[in-house]
Amino acid sequence: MELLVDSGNSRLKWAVLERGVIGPLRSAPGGRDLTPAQLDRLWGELPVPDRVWIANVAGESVAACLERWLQSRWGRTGNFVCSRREDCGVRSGYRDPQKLGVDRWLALIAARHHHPLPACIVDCGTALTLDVLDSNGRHHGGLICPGAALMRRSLGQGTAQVEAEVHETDALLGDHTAAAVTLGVEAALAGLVERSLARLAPRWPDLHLVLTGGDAVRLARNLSRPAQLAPDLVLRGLALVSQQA
Ligand SMILES: Nc1ncnc2c1ncn2[C@@H]1O[C@H](COP(=O)(O)OP(=O)(O)O)[C@@H](O)[C@H]1O
Ligand SMILES: CC(C)(COP(=O)(O)O)[C@@H](O)C(=O)NCCC(=O)O
Ligand SMILES: [K+]
Repeated sequence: MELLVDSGNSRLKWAVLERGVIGPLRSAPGGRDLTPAQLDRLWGELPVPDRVWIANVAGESVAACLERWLQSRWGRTGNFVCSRREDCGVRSGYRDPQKLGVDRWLALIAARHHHPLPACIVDCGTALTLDVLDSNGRHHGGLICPGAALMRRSLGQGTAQVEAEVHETDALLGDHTAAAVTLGVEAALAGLVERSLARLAPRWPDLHLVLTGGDAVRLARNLSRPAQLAPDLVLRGLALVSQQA
């Protein structure tokens, strides 16, 4: 059995990989506050995996926490995957391929194998990222902006009177602060995706839209075009990299 781990800036996601089959996606708060005690609670009951594959974008201290926990509890060394210039049929569009977030890189690899191309892959997590992968597996770069929770938090921090609470509503306009902020953030993210697709359309008229990340379902509801939801896209990319190793 192998353990696949997607360590994002807000949440830890994982799944078991057994004989090429990925188990259910699990997730828990984690991100940059991850502690060994938390890992004990989340993973303490798992059978010891043969190998652990990790996509970490949450920084060095989280990597060190994972490394120490895996070594002390399971006697395992984590395989921390890095973004590369070319792998599993995907070629990076970054001028410095190692600088592309490894979660984005693995999502591209998974899209190459599991989704129709060309594709526009949107990961709606702490940050929202949008990447384009053409029908030959060539990545053409992407966009990054704050995700929903981060936008709300930054409004809360940068103003005296705007709280960061979510208030979901079907209304066109908000009649109180929380609704106004929720609608504003949803409009910003949906608008970014729709404007990007409109600008990309002359070059790629038939881009398949693939959504992943904790806020993907909410984003899909706000878009005026169909999208495929792929909650475990990053873990699927990790599985492909592990199978090739
Ligand atoms: N059960 C949940 N608890 C908290 N946040 C959630 C949950 N489900 C979805 N979310 C949303 O998902 C976002 C995190 O998405 P995720 O893709 O896990 O981010 P990251 O990979 O950056 O850690 C949160 O900011 C929140 O808005
Ligand atoms: C853009 C990201 C912060 C997204 O991380 P997430 O929201 O999934 O936690 C991450 O992919 C990252 O740190 N990337 C490095 C910079 C880049 O991709 O250009
Ligand atoms: K992510």
